[in-house]
Amino acid sequence: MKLLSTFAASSHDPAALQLLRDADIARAGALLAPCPVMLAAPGEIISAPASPRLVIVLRGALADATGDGATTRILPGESAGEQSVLDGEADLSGLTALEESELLLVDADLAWRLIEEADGVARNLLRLLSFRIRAASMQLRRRQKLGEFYRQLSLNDGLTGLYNRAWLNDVLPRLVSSAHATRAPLSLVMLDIDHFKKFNDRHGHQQGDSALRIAAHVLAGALRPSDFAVRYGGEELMVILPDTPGPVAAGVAERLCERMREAVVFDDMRQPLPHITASFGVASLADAQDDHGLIAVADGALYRAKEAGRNRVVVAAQAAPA
Ligand SMILES: Nc1nc2c(ncn2[C@@H]2O[C@H](COP(=O)(O)OP(=O)(O)OP(=O)(O)O)[C@@H](O)[C@H]2O)c(=O)[nH]1
Repeated sequence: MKLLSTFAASSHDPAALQLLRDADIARAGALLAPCPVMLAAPGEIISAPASPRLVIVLRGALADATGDGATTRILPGESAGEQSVLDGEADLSGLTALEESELLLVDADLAWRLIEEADGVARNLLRLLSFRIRAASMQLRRRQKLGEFYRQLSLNDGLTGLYNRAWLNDVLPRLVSSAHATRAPLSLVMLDIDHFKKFNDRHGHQQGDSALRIAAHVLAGALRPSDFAVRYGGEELMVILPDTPGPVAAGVAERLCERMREAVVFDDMRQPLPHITASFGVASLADAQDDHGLIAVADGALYRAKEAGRNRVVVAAQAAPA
């Protein structure tokens, strides 16, 4: 940056500065008179000095990068560095001249004298900081919403909208621990669409996808809000039933099996094979069993349902309590 003159020797009007709006201009002007006015070239980085200072734009524009990719423009009359003056901490903002700019530099001691001696400056500063805090918390809320959106996206299966494996790996161990800790029952139903390869071969992959979506819809529509439906992989789905003992889970699986059989896959009923069926394996958490053990037992029951002819529910024998 190149020194142009002092503020007093420049043609800039103190009344145009945001910090001095409706303030004691005479006193503020006198205090600012010896401050340097610097010329910044386009693209020039306004490096942070060792001691805090205010940077007031008199002409041109600065970009203030907050460090997370967001930038704000600082236009004539506006300033940067207020917070570092107030708390004495290093200024973390990254200021860059967007065009040739004239800047008024006010060191921290003088900024404090302005606050103390020129009526109205403290009020303007408080307004400015309140505006900045509001803008920052709005940005934070927006980012939190976006973060939540992406988090949801990463935990849900794109095709069916059910929870995915990543969700299962995160949540099931916690549900199992909590069930052990509270001695509440926890049941799990594994289900697999029958002859799905044949279905795909006959009707095409897109109809297969649509059948999977319908199967997911059947699950989502038949469960309590406290239950969870998961796409375990491929055409294999899972239902987690907290606070549900084995016999009740068996009833839920029977209901799901029936609804699956009745679900209309094609709106056009002239199409052959308009229905899908699924096989179900039901298991309930046994003492000292972990999430892998519970899944393995449900999977074993599902295998037996397939072996026994499909389109049915098999309930795993409950392990004897330890
Ligand atoms: N359309 C579609 N097909 C899928 C998807 N994921 C897995 N599949 C298909 O599901 C079929 C599963 O076939 P298999 O494991 O042989 O089982 P199956 O034909 O259902 O036979 P059983 O389970 O024994 O009744 C495969 O053809 C996979 O390609 C998917 O996202 N969309």
